[in-house]
Amino acid sequence: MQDGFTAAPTRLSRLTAGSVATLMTIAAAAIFPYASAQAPKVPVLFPVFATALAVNNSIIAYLITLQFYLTRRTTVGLLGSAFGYSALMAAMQVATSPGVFSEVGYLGSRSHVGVWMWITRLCGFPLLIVLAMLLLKLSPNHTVPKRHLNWALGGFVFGPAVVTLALDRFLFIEGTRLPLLISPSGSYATLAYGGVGFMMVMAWVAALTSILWVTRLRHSFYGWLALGSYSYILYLLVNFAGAARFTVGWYTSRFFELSAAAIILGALLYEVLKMQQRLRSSYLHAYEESIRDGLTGLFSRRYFDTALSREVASQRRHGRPFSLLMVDIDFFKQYNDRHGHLAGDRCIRKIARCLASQLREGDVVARFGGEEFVAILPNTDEDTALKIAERFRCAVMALQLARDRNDKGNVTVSAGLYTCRSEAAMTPEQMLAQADAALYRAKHAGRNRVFTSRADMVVA
Ligand SMILES: Nc1nc2c(ncn2[C@@H]2O[C@H](COP(=O)(O)OP(=O)(O)OP(=O)(O)O)[C@@H](O)[C@H]2O)c(=O)[nH]1
Repeated sequence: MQDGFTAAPTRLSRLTAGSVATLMTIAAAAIFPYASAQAPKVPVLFPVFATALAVNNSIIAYLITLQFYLTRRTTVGLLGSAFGYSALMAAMQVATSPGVFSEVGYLGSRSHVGVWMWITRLCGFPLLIVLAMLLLKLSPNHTVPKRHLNWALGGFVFGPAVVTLALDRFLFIEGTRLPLLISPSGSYATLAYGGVGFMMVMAWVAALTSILWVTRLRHSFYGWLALGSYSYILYLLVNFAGAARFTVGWYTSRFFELSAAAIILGALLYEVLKMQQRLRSSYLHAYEESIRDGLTGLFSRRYFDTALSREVASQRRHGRPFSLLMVDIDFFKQYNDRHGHLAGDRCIRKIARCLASQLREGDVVARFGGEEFVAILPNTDEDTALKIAERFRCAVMALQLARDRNDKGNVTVSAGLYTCRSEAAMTPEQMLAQADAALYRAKHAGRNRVFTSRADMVVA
């Protein structure tokens, strides 16, 4: 079965992704001339954006890691790590944002430590995607062996946590010695034109290129991942065009980053929904197959056994009678010998259809095996069951299925009936044996007749 990462994109998803990419490009181009215009200063948006991103990316990481657990595909595990890393770094950014835990940031770090965390997040994230794509290119079907699954899962979940902690620890200790990339006034000039900004954009260009090159967008999830990477590029460009914090560019760029995360999360949730639908329909298909007889489409013997036990239990509770009808085609061996096995199959199908058509909707009609059928007639006393069985016997004769090539006699059926009344204390097997014994007597009495389990009642 296809998982969310191997399903081909639909026309609708291609169209949607194309339209979103076009709209985002138009929006970014429209904002560019006004990007550096100053907007009202709302510092609280720092931690708000970072929190939204951390939550969103955590959910994405969780969903992708679940996929890894199901498929054991290493690329998927690595992608889960990429999103996990981004989520954790964003969470650390929230913690270090001035005004959240302390005036100057978490553990007394300066605000430019937060900037370096932002940079390491935005460079590490796409590089992990590139790594996943390279792995996909080199070994498309690489999976983790089952016995190592838990270890690999631990690695993909805790690996990003260890890297994040190590990086943050390094930044807290050494961060103040790193160059100041955003000036205390909030200007992005050093960052945008000093090479680091270019490197950040290039990291996302590399991620986007690797996705396009390796997957050629043949799988729907990778299409959305490519779109997400594209919005990261727009995010950085609009951000740098803003030239400083709290400009129009700065604010709108945040929405591009959140859009990237929302697009990927939306795509994943959609894939989960599609997978659920596929699972449901294959479950229903498998269930139908398991309860139906392949040749006739009637219920299978196994389903019949369960239905009979249920009917017996219901009869004991409510005291309403039900009848069991057992049917066998007469001289079917002759029919097979004269017409061939395939014609025999067709004959079995016709009689099965005839039997089903003579019964009511709530009746359970099953193929008992070979040329034998069985039916449960709920809420049916012996007289009614006899009438139904007789009607069916006549209907089979009316089909006029010639038993041999010389037209000497038509196919007929014999039937045995057992009616379970309130005083009966038999097991389902004993009830079946009663119906079978009645059928046996019908055969012995010359066939083409209906016998009940009470020897005195015969219809022919
Ligand atoms: N074509 C076809 N034949 C089947 C199928 N299942 C069982 N049979 C045949 O049904 C025939 C049953 O033969 P018997 O058990 O001797 O019974 P009969 O010839 O119907 O004779 P009576 O039941 O005594 O009237 C055998 O030849 C089986 O091979 C099936 O699925 N398709």
